[in-house]
Amino acid sequence: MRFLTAGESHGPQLTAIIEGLPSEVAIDISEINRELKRRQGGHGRGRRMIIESDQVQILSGVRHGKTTGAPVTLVIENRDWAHWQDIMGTQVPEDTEEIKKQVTKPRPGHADLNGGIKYNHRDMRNVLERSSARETAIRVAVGAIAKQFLKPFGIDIAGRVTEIGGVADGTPLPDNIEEIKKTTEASPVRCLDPEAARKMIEAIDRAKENGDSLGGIVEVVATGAPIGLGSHVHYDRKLDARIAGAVLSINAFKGVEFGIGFEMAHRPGSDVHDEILWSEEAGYTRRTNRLGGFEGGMTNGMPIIVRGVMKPIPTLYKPLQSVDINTKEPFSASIERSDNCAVPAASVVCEAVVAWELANAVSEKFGGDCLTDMMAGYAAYRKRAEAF
Ligand SMILES: Cc1cc2nc3c(=O)[nH]c(=O)nc-3n(C[C@H](O)[C@H](O)[C@H](O)COP(=O)(O)O)c2cc1C
Ligand SMILES: C=C(O[C@@H]1CC(C(=O)O)=C[C@@H](OP(=O)(O)O)[C@H]1O)C(=O)O
Repeated sequence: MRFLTAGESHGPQLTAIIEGLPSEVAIDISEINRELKRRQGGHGRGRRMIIESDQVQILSGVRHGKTTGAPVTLVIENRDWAHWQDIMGTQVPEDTEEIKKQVTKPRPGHADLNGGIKYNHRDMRNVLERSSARETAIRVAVGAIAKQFLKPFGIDIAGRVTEIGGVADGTPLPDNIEEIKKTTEASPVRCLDPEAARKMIEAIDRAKENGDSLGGIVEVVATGAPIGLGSHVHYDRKLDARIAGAVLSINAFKGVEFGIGFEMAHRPGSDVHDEILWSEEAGYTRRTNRLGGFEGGMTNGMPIIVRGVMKPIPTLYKPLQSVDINTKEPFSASIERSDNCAVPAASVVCEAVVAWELANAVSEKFGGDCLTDMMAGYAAYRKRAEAF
């Protein structure tokens, strides 16, 4: 399966085309919209989120609530487009004043300068518009479809925030994924511990007062994946590597780890590897899950646990120094609006990208024309794996 996204932050809409989804997958639009709403929320979001109220339209590939096997087209309109039509139009504007409003001051921490030089855009709006994390809205819609595809295979995904600006929530992951979903939904920062949430909110507010921004860590858990998704046979089929790449593709994500992650550097092997057990009822299982569900690029039947670190939002009310590319003069301009922490929102994006990679791996393992054939292949595989 594959998908493409298109659309600018202040253009008319975001679009995705998903190709390769099997037929017969039940699609509930309200579920996609619920995910979109989750991504818009969280303490620390800026004024743009007051303007937008993301709703998906499905323009192809779904009929009477089920996929047909044809490409699925998803659209989310940008409400802010109404304010940007002149600046973002596809034709040369009649009002020449609009042409003069170019972005010539690259923002540190953004794609502006690198993209400007690479694509020869002296108006770096051409870079800014596409590099914006607005694009993650349509990826969450794609992820919501992936989650619905994974449902009949018993694969479920939840995310949480474990750290914001140095305030950590060390609550151990509950075994029950529904509990993670319920508790994080009730938290404005999507973490499990209310006391940690209070401190995170305080930290976000304090940073905002200081014109600053905060990053943090999100954790995604996926349960129900059978042993053997992904493969050891070739580097680009390793599923943990694909998931790591997907997490790093989220705007502002700079690091990724599985299971106990970087903590592995401090421990001996006997305190890292997950011993193999077997019982009549459970088949093969593990005593621990320190590797986060992967060995040899394949799932090992334990919950997948992946964490990503998000850098602090780069656009600051307390501006950083940069240079105007026309005058070469230094400047430090103040900004009009920005999120000052988007870690809670990013946890929803992280769930979505993990969901997509898992859906893709399931489709590769069990074939992909219609769900009926896939479920038959899946059942036969489970039976064989149980008897192994
Ligand atoms: C959900 C989400 C919201 C974001 N909101 C903002 C924002 O309001 N202002 C900003 O400067 N960066 C924001 N970012 C981060 C930038 O998009 C990102 O840092 C930038 O595109 C540069 O890419 P890089 O950090 O991946 O190198 C956001 C990221 C995410 C995931
Ligand atoms: C629009 C979204 O996030 C945007 C991501 C973003 C950036 O630079 O990445 C900058 C801000 O946009 P604006 O400059 O229009 O205020 C955020 O609001 C969204 O998450 O839907």
